[in-house]
Amino acid sequence: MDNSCLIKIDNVSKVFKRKGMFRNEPEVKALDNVSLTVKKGEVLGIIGESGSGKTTLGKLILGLLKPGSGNISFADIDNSSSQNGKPIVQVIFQDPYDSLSHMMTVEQLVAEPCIIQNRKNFDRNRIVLALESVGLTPVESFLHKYPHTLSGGQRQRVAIARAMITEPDMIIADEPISMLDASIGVDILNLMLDMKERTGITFMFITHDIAAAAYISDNIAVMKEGKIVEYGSREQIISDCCHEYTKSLLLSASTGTFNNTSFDDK
Ligand SMILES: Nc1ncnc2c1ncn2[C@@H]1O[C@H](COP(=O)(O)OP(=O)(O)OP(=O)(O)O)[C@@H](O)[C@H]1O
Repeated sequence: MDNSCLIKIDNVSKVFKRKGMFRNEPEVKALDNVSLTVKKGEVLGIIGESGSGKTTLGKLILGLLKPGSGNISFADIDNSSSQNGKPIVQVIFQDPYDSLSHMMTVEQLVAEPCIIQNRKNFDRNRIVLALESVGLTPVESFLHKYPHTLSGGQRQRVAIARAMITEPDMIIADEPISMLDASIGVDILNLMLDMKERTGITFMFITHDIAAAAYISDNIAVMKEGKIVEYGSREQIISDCCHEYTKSLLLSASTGTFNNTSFDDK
């Protein structure tokens, strides 16, 4: 694996068999021979319509699913928080309201990943720093709040602080802004970009919105029916894409929210 590479996905396929009353229906090939490299420090956009296999790809990287065939390999990294010398990968989900326990305060929610992992170098100061780093300030006014008293954008910031406190090498952000108002979504994307600049963290940004992907990503993989049909730099995808599906996504994209993204070349 070359030095710039964090994760290498080689010819990975994943088939889901139908269960229960649907077992007579054909199986679903969620991923079909996918090969992809995640580079250190990049934002990699994974774009595609519903059912194209984006979340399945994320779950395979997280180890929540096993590939049916093919291989996923991880670079050796220098992260003292990693227990096996492999990258620490965290996830942020689409709906922060669902992913955060309603019974826990912000302080407890952000502390929880460290408590679960029994981290010795963990103290309250780290919670404060994590909340500051996601812009939840003054921190004292958020520590004792419960998720239902926060806005959607603030909840997503808590979810990011929860991920960041484990000092991950990579965050998989699975549709992190699709439940948010457009302007709040842009704030969250800007926060991710800021974190990338400050910490060098790698992001995989899963979305059905090519304008959002183009706003934040260094490279973009376009998925359709379990396959990567096109891959390239942000600029290549916006102004020089080849696949008809990518062209159709660009044509239907709204440019209003993402001011630095122009699709005029298409
Ligand atoms: N556990 C499962 N059992 C059976 N089929 C599944 C399972 N998980 C995903 N699938 C199917 O695999 C295909 C890919 O699903 P996946 O969730 O990866 O797509 P996606 O691109 O993330 O879609 P969305 O944007 O709607 O989340 C879909 O047809 C889905 O119904």
